[in-house]
Amino acid sequence: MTQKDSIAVTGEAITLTGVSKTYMTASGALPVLRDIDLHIEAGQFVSFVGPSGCGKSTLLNIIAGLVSYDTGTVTVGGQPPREGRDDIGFMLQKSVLMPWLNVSKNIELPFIIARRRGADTAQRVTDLLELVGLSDYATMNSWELSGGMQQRVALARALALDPGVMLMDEPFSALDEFKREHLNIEVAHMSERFGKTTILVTHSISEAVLMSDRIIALGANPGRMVGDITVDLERPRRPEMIGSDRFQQISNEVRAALSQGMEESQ
Ligand SMILES: Nc1ncnc2c1ncn2[C@@H]1O[C@H](COP(=O)(O)OP(=O)(O)OP(=O)(O)O)[C@@H](O)[C@H]1O
Repeated sequence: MTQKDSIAVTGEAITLTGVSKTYMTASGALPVLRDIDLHIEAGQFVSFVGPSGCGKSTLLNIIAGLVSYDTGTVTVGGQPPREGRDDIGFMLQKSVLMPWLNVSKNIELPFIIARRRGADTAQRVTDLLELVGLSDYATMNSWELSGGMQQRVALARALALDPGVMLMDEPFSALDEFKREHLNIEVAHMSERFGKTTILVTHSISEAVLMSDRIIALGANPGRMVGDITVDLERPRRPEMIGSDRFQQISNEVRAALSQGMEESQ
């Protein structure tokens, strides 16, 4: 039995059928996504990889309910996505913390916005601080923290309302390699422990392999799926796995799918 089987799955399934998107720009129509069919099971960890501009962020934003789409259907936990859903946590490359609030108040903010602040909120904030290793920094100003610590606060804030779905758009790409790998492993372990459905947008094939159950390779012009690769490495994931033969084989499968997609785009 894998570790994932032994925990309650709290995630929500995500389904996209025939999703296409064209942006209207000053220089005309820009088709960005074409016919995306994708089903992600509850609790699965999926990464989107692909060349710059292939539509990874657009696809993630559509699932978050932040960007509209032209054709097709999208459901998250059986319902169409919309901005502000409590069951979808979102994390970006820049943490966008409120500088006038200290660490704990930043983590408390989602409860206030969602009008869900209650008797147990203070305890929940304490637990979240512990989860992301910031118990000793609760009263510090957010602008006094290092980049890695700010992203930890952002992670705690995204988890605050206990969403079934976590959407992460290159969350640690501004950090140095060591901090990035460390946080990647922590996020992978959280996903294993809490069973949240997680989508990660990344430029890094090794980051995708290290964290995911499945990697969706996208090609550009317009963005479309060019590969769907299963990552069958055991869990919990460990940094040493990067050196294994299986890790390299899976990375090469992803590379091959991306190269094929680039050839087809030309
Ligand atoms: N709001 C918008 N209006 C018009 N065009 C947009 C908008 N957002 C994105 N685009 C364009 O759509 C295309 C896809 O952008 P998107 O950010 O989804 O790609 P990406 O794969 O995430 O790129 P990157 O890896 O560089 O972050 C790009 O050509 C981009 O310029």
